[in-house]
Amino acid sequence: MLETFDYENIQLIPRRCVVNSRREINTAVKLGKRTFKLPVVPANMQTVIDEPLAFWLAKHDYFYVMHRFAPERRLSFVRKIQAAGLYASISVGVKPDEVAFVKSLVAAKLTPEYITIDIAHGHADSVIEMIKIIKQSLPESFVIAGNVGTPDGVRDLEAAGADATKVGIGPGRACITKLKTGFGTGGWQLSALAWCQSVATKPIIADGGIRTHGDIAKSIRFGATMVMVGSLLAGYEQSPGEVVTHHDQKYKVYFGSASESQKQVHQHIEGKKVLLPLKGDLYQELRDLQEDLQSAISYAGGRDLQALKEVDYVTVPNTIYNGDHD
Ligand SMILES: NC(=O)C1=CN([C@@H]2O[C@H](COP(=O)(O)OP(=O)(O)OC[C@H]3O[C@@H](n4cnc5c(N)ncnc54)[C@H](OP(=O)(O)O)[C@@H]3O)[C@@H](O)[C@H]2O)C=CC1
Ligand SMILES: Nc1nc2c(ncn2[C@@H]2O[C@H](COP(=O)(O)O)[C@@H](O)[C@H]2O)c(=O)[nH]1
Repeated sequence: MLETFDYENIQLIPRRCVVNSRREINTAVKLGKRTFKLPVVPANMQTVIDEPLAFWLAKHDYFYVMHRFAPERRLSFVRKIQAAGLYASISVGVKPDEVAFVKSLVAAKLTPEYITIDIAHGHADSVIEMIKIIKQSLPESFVIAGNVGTPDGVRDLEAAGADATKVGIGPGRACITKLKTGFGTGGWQLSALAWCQSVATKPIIADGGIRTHGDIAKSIRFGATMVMVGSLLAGYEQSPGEVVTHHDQKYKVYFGSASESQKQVHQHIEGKKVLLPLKGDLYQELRDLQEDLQSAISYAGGRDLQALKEVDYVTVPNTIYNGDHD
């Protein structure tokens, strides 16, 4: 039996500090040909990222993945962002229209620097086929494929040509896959990440279940190169999504990509809508994330992300909150 644990069951063990200030610590990460400021990427969901935010993130050296839920805008998005001297990072699905879209990029002589193939059950023949199509048509694009939750999934997608795999089936805040199907990595996402990492030969993006800044450091300890974050980076002033007022409190809507709010039809619903109390400035939150990660690296006794990969840890039987939830 696999040993299972999740973010709240793990604490990392400090080591002797080697810096005089956390400002000396570098949180940069390389993915493909580019280096980004943080190993954190906002989820490719309609209530997390939109075009203005994608431009801002690219301009400020963060990684982003634009969502695929306005399919008709993708080609012009790639053209516009590359014309601005920035990199293009888009999402695709696997249906026949999506193959046609890849061909239209080729016809328009546009090569996005990053393409994420993003479907619910990514360990699938359809994804393997799509990886091969993209690799043949746009060999210079860095292909991220997912989502998977097993070593077999990672192996198969890497073997098909994926440059990185995305791990996480059902740990998301707006996810109901675990409730509706009984399947997934919800509740043991961190150990699923470690399990997948044990066979990976290319970067892994941990996706879903991040609830605190410390979860980023833990993801890196257990094998993530990059961490995809939805709800924690939603609900900000700059976040897309409707603002609603309820009992004098303002909220922003966060919904799953397989929710009825997204699909506009009641078919294979595996996501829900959540109201998040309106938060402050997203750019400040990204700076806070960076500071907390610098602190984490200092506790790991290092100067960069590598130090986190080597720290010891303990498993805390119940949760790290120890009954303290306020
Ligand atoms: N990370 C996660 O845990 C999950 C994420 N999501 C997100 O929701 C969005 C929509 O996902 P998805 O519905 O896959 O996208 P699509 O609606 O684009 O479906 C992609 C294709 O995969 C097929 N498909 C979907 N699920 C399965 C399955 N379980 N078994 C076999 N075929 C399947 C669909 O056919 P058909 O619909 O006819 O079966 C369709 O042909 C994505 O952004 C995804 O990331 C959704 C659920 C879980
Ligand atoms: N099962 C579902 N998972 C979904 C859906 N929409 C998005 N997602 C996944 O969640 C993460 C974000 O998780 P969070 O815990 O950081 O909020 C996202 O990147 C997707 O992988 C959905 O409708 N159903």
